[in-house]
Amino acid sequence: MRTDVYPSAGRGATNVTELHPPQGDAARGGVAEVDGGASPGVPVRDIPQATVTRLATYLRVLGMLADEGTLIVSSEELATASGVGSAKLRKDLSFLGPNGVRGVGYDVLRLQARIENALGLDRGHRVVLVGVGNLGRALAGYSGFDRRGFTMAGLFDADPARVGTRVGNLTIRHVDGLEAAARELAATIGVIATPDDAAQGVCDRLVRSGVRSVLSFAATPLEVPGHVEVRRVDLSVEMQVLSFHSARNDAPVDGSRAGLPDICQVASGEGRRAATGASRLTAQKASATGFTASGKPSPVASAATRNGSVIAP
Ligand SMILES: NC(=O)c1ccc[n+]([C@@H]2O[C@H](COP(=O)([O-])OP(=O)(O)OC[C@H]3O[C@@H](n4cnc5c(N)ncnc54)[C@H](O)[C@@H]3O)[C@@H](O)[C@H]2O)c1
Repeated sequence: MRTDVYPSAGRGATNVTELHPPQGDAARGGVAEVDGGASPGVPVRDIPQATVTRLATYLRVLGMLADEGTLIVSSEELATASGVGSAKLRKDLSFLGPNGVRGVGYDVLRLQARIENALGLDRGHRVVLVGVGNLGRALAGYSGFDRRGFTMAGLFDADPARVGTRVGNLTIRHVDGLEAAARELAATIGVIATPDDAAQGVCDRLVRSGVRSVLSFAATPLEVPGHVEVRRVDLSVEMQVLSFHSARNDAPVDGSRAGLPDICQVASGEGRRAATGASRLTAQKASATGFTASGKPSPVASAATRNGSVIAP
């Protein structure tokens, strides 16, 4: 842990956000004000981080429903498709102020707008990406970010052979110009896709440029000052989680599920399989118990699919 760079930050070296509680503003929810949609003037409320994560999941499901042309969704349907219980969903959505109509459901587009507003997505984000190798190139070329309000604004690399080449409509710039360029591009998010040993240096540059949100794919923990949020994506950890759940699902079910740690907690649901039609209903039934008729953990209700993350034991 480096104590020299950000001595007043008062935070540890680890920012593995999928596994550990995040620090800084995001730890308190990071959503300052909710006033969009149907209920202007909803008082400022702190939203717990776990709720923020689930709001992102609801948003994703709502996007799918909107694409299908669904206008109204019940809390049960939305909860099931998101892989959470409907009571939790209602509690989460209550942070946004009054929502939905009892016995009718939620207006899909309106709820989408409310969540986007709460997550600050309606303002849009400009992203700079550093390290345009295998992963960085794939990220830079992904069109899905744009649809969700994230504009890839600048690409940076240290390799002279890459600098000056194009990915999509962006030309890769040298990382030495990152501070000035990120400021000029009004970047709000920095993505690090460099090798581990370069990640902290790149992160420092991003911080100096005024970027307050960093997403890192490098495995190393990053030191940042208190006003900067870091989320680290570690795909091998996600695979370890899958491995855990695969072992869990393979284990004999004897009622007590002896020998299996009962440590799973919901952090961010996926549950996409349940988003439409009959599978939604099947999933809904399964989610009531957490187990399917055959006694296996429900693919929707099990923590494995509700999660996307496990809070470590
Ligand atoms: N490729 C994957 O599937 C994958 C999966 C998970 C995590 N990761 C992680 O993502 C990171 C990138 O992986 P990769 O496979 O794309 O590596 P890569 O070697 O293909 O690309 C890394 C890029 O970073 C650039 N770079 C190195 N030092 C730099 C610096 N100081 N400033 C700016 N750019 C710099 C390199 O020139 C290169 O273009 C690694 O930390 C890796 O562990 C990769």
